[in-house]
Amino acid sequence: MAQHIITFDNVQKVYDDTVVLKNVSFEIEQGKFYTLLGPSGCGKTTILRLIAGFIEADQGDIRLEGKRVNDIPANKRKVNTVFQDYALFPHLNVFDNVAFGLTIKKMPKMEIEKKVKDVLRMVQLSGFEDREISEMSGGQRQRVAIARALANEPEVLLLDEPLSALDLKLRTDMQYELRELQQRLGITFIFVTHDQEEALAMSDEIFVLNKGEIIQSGTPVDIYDEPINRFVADFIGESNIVDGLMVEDNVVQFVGHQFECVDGGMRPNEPIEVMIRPEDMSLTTVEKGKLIIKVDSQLFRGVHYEIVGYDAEGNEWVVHSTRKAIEGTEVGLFFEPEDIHVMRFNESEEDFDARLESYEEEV
Ligand SMILES: Nc1ncnc2c1ncn2[C@@H]1O[C@H](COP(=O)(O)OP(=O)(O)OP(=O)(O)O)[C@@H](O)[C@H]1O
Repeated sequence: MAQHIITFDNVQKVYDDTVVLKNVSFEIEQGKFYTLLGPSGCGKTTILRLIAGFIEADQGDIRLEGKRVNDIPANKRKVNTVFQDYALFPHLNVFDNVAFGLTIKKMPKMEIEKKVKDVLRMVQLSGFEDREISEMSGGQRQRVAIARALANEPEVLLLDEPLSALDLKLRTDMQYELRELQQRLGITFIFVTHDQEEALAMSDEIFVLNKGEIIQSGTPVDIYDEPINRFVADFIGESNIVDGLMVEDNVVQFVGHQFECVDGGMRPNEPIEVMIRPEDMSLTTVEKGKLIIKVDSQLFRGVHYEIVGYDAEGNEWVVHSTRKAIEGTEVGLFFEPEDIHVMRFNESEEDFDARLESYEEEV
């Protein structure tokens, strides 16, 4: 079995009587791009700080390459952090910023020069050695910060919202660059963001957090297609969510109608929530529609129209369509059985995975 580079086993962190991480457990494999995603204050930075060794866990075990490191100081861990503000020294040039840690470690001068040259090449900043930090753009500063971290040859690079200060265009460019860099170097990246699009675009694995707990973990596609509850569905992408009943396996009822679906493994007539993504529905005539809505408003979004309407029960539906609709008229909505996602109330990730596995074996 491949060894995990980082393991958290029931880790808890308390600040001033408030539990900010509740028994968090996860495993990180070497060489992958992980993202901690969640709203402000959910505990993302706290997890990074615990991995880096800047703070101590109140309970639980933290392991790096199988070895318990709870009591190992930050400078003895093969982990480096790139902070949101990059924490560069404004009075030093690019070379001295990147060389900083190596100088402190008293590495011989020739070796430092070679190392700095190597890491600047990796982040495509060769020739910028003598530039002052104040003369660098936001994206370039970020690359200097990454180069400085890489100079220490970390096995894990922790990145705490490193793109949040950049404008949208540069941010998108840097997303590609960071992903490409991670794949080229094969180092484990743990990236913190509250931006779901960024997480979906960059990660091999995403951990979705809320209130100090990991709510769901998986690949971007898994999490987008099979959110385990309303929180994840709402946080990752846009979604329409209505109450319903799981009549029996493959039959769900909502808005007064029964529909074929692909879910199962629940109690007959169990109350559930139903989620359908706006882009999975298309507009059709009232006669052909599986649901009927009255169009309330529409916005042109460039690639599609965003149409908002209400069904007979007053539920709001958002639909992305390349066709226009007419406000005030009734239209039909069409969707396939696999576009209906059924979510149980209060289902844990473990129970969700176990149910999916046993149900898929049955069918
Ligand atoms: N040193 C501290 N003392 C007291 N409370 C703290 C301290 N550091 C963090 N917290 C609290 O712990 C919780 C988690 O904080 P954390 O910084 O991990 O959140 P986050 O998910 O990274 O948020 P953001 O996206 O806003 O950076 C928050 O409620 C925060 O107020």
